[in-house]
Amino acid sequence: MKTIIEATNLSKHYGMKERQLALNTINLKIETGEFVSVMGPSGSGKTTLLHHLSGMEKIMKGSVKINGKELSTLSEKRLAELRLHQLGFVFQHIHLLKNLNLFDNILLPAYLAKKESKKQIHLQALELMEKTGISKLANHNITEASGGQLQRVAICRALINSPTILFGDEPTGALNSAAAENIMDIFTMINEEDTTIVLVTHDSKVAAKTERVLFMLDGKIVAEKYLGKYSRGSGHLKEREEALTKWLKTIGF
Ligand SMILES: Nc1ncnc2c1ncn2[C@@H]1O[C@H](COP(=O)(O)OP(=O)(O)OP(=O)(O)O)[C@@H](O)[C@H]1O
Repeated sequence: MKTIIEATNLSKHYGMKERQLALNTINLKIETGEFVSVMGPSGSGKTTLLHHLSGMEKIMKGSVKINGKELSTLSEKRLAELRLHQLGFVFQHIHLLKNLNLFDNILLPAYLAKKESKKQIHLQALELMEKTGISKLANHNITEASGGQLQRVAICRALINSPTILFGDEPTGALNSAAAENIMDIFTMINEEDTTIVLVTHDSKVAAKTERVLFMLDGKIVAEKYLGKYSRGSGHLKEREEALTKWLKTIGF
């Protein structure tokens, strides 16, 4: 296994409140192909951690390396290139462009990356839409799709440049439980294809489908639970959920 993300003594405070750390000396290694979730109470630093691991926020203290590359040494331009070519992002609130149909929304990052021919990009987008079960919606605009369908569009868009790491911040947070389950199945499938995934979630049902669960409190990772890989339809989900709930109780959550 190769380490793909490494945070060392990572700390962050907002504004002048140096004593109130949003991240407090985080040390973390994530291996290629892992599926990691981050849980913890509101304000514990989950989103801040995700933003630092994904190069979205400037590193104030400590270090983050992606594939051995120290993010703080990269210029804004190089960082933007890294995000565009190697990282994918899915958020709770889906930021799609209103004036583009769903297909064009998916294509946009590929046009920006200019890596493949137009034909290749179109084929790839169609393949992703097929895989995520939304191929019939290509010409629809964003007002003609459900929240779950739009989240699948956002996942296709995040994957169009074949990122090596996919970051999700509460990607199922605004969805009903059936749609959330469907999105988690898609994440599982993507992870089976070796994309490393890191996602923040409040939902233990979501975390139960991930391989390793980190628990944050006051800017620190205070505990972690290794659940192992989940395979769709394996029938072990109930046991995983129970094991996770029990563990969360023992750490007082
Ligand atoms: N832009 C900001 N300016 C000032 N303080 C911030 C900012 N972003 C986060 N914080 C503070 O940093 C701490 C961690 O916030 P963060 O959003 O990372 O927590 P979280 O665990 O993701 O919370 P939630 O589950 O509610 O989304 C909190 O105390 C928060 O108030």
